[in-house]
Amino acid sequence: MKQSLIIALDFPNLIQTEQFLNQFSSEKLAVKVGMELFYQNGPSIISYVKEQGHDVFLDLKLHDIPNTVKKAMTGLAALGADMVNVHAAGGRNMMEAALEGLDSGTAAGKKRPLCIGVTQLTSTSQEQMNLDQNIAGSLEDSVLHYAKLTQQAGLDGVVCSSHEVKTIHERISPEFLTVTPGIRNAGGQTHDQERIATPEQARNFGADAIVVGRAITGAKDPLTAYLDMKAAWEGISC
Ligand SMILES: O=c1ccn([C@@H]2O[C@H](COP(=O)(O)O)[C@@H](O)[C@H]2O)c(=O)[nH]1
Repeated sequence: MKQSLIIALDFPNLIQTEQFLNQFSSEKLAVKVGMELFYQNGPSIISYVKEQGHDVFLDLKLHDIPNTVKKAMTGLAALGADMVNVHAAGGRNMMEAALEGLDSGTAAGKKRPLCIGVTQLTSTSQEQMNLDQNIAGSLEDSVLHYAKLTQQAGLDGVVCSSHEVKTIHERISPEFLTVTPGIRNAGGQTHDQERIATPEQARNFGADAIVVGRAITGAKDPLTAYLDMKAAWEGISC
C-alpha cells in the first residue's frame, strides 16, 4: 500500500459503500474499512471490496491483552485484508502477539497482511494528550516513542500525522511505513481532526500513504475530489 491514497470507506452499510465505489468504475483503489462499516456490515465487506479489485486496509485498531489480540488477529488474517493495525499503547507484548496471530492465521503460500501501530490519533492535540492521557512532554516525542516501540515489536510501520513523518523516518528508518490520516485540502473543514496536512504537505514530509475520508466521501463529486487529491499527492499539476 506504499504511495497510496487510501480512501476511508466510512459508511454505515454495503448499499452506500457500493453506491460510492460504483462512481469509480474501473479505477483500482486503495480503501480503508474502519469500525463503522466493519461492525455494521460484518467481515464479508472485506471479500466484497477485494472482489472489486481494491487493496484494503482494515482499520480496527486492536487494543487488548496480548492473548485476545493474538486470537483476534488469527481470525482477521483469514479475511484477506492487505493491512491491519493495533494501538501501540497496548504495548510491545501485545504487538508481538498481534504478529504471532497474523502469522498463524495466514494461509500457507499467502503473504501476511502488513501490520502497523497507531501512535497518537490525529484527532489528539498536544493539550489533550497532556491532560486526558496524563502524558507529559511533547506530542512529537510521544509519537516517536510509540513508533520505536512498534518497530521493536517487529511491526511494519505506524499511523501518525504527516507532521511526525520526517522525524520517524530520520530516527527509525526511511523504510518504516508512515500512514497518515488527517488530510485536508487547504482551507478545508477540519471536523474532529487536530493534526492536519494537505496532500502536498504529506508528500513533502515523505509520508508513505495518506488516508482521506470526508474530503472525498462528503464531496459533491467524489470522483473529481479523489482525482484532484491524488494528483496533489502524486505531485502532478492539473
Ligand atoms: O490517527 C488516526 C487513525 C485513524 N484515522 C481514521 O482515518 C479516517 C480519517 O477520516 P477523515 O474523514 O479524512 O477525517 C477515519 O476513518 C479515521 O477513523 C484517523 O483519522 N486518525
